[in-house]
Amino acid sequence: MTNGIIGVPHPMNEPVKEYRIGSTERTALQEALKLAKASEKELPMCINGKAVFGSKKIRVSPPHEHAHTLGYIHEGDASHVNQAIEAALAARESWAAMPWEQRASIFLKAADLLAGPYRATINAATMLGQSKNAYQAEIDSACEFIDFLRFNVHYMTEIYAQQPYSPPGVWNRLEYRALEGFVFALTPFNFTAIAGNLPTSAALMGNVVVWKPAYTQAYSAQVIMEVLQKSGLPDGVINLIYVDGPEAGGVIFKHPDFAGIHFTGSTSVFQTIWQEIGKNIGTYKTYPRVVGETGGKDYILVHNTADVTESVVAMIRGAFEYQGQKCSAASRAYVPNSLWPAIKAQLQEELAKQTMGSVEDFSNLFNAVIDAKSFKKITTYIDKAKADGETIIAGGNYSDEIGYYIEPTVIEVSDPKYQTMCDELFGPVLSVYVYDDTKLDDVVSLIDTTSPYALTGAILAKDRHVITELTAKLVNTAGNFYINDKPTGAVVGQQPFGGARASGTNDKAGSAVNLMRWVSMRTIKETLVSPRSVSYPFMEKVF
Ligand SMILES: NC(=O)C1=CN([C@@H]2O[C@H](COP(=O)(O)OP(=O)(O)OC[C@H]3O[C@@H](n4cnc5c(N)ncnc54)[C@H](O)[C@@H]3O)[C@@H](O)[C@H]2O)C=CC1
Ligand SMILES: N[C@@H](CCC(=O)O)C(=O)O
Repeated sequence: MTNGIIGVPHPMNEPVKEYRIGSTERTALQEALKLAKASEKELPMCINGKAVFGSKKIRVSPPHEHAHTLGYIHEGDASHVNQAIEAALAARESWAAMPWEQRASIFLKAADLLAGPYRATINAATMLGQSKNAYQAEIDSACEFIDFLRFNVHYMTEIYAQQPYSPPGVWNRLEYRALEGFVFALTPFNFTAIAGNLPTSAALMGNVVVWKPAYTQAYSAQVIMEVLQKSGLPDGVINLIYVDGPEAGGVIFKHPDFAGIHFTGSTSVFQTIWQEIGKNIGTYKTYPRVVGETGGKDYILVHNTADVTESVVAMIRGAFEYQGQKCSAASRAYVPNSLWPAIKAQLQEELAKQTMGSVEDFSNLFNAVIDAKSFKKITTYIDKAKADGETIIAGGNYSDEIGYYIEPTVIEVSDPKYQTMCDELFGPVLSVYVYDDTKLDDVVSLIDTTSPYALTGAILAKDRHVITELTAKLVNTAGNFYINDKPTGAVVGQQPFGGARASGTNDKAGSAVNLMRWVSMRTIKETLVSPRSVSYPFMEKVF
């Protein structure tokens, strides 16, 4: 029971630490890296709050250093999926009935643990397990995750405050109930924050969750689970499983209590899942919520009024930070003929200055790609581009001897519809098409029609008429559109993130819109003085 209309702390974005030489945060992070590397960790599932060890062990090593063992995932099977669902459903009633401020407090505490005592631990885990440099880990596993937790609590109260009009004699109320069943959170490797947000956003709204992270994110997923438990999350509310995807799906999508999926990953898997849900639609007690953020073929359009240096920085940071493994990463650029010689020279010069290597050497901007499958896919495209006679103007080399290293690669393509301009590669490859300055309209239509995706896009220009025109003409090409900036690095509370077309359902992570998908409203009308007569005034008889 809550005797009070309670407010919540006003959310502010978690400040990004700089990790300069000699700073306390740098020392703490270096110590956390050393500590993490000093022992091998067991990475069990967590069902009903207990560690559960499956029958198979899978070795986890840093993508940039195969020789080192970080730990072992304990993989389960369909029986563990069933256990997780049962645990979730058993926890449902008391969790959904818990006063919202008690639920909120758990996630606010998690945010504070991440901001303080767990910051170095989760950043180190993300650096080692997912091959992120210190800055990329800081903006993800610390700041973005903390922001998701704090802002979602705030958005939850905004939703709860939306109440209907009540005329005299009636009191109308809206109750934002949790969904009737469990939510499945299927999370990606590339952002620890997303792995944390997909289960917690649904749980915050009173839902119980079965969470299956990508195995390539298991090392930091363990820290997320530990933080949530330390924050007082009741057993069974979020159940972490490591089970093969289709095997887990085989149980989950046939379960009558399946109430929704919160997904980030590839377009093809999302479409398969949606079809599976469609096939089983008669099975479920309630229509499941389907929320997914999927692929992208994000673009940068440089206009001939743009600044050369600003364009080069946007291209390098936008395409190559975290090795291009952000669904927001630029992977195709359109550069005007007149600026290309200057931009090309500066791109080559800047990239030559940057180094690639282990995350433990803080001077490296670039690290390794996530796994062997990804390495193979990206390098096959690079080899094909070379064989097809496309011009590699930077990078193009790779080696998987020590880790999955691929140089940031810029391909100048002759055909704007060349394969690497169309397909999502999810790696450090930027394809550039040089266009005739006088053919801007053709480029706009190319951007619009080259890929089925519409996630992020950026334009660089100084002319306000051009900016106005491009903003209007490119309206359906991106859910996150940037002017004079790179297309990555959306900040919770500032640039709600998500795309349309084949890029997802655009339910903007870290927004009230997203949280609305995890509630089922109940309207309550209470009549204060109930009528006592069946007849209406119009029936009055004239004598
Ligand atoms: N939008 C984004 O942020 C991301 C996009 N991707 C894209 O996905 C590609 C592959 O990366 P993955 O991590 O393997 O993503 P994926 O989309 O192939 O797999 C995502 C998850 O779905 C599971 N899964 C697959 N089939 C399933 C089914 N039938 N039922 C239930 N679960 C199922 C997998 O086990 C995995 O945990 C990348 O190359 C990239 O294109 C990957 C990560 C993030
Ligand atoms: N929010 C991230 C991208 C998220 C993703 O890759 O899924 C960004 O804007 O960079």
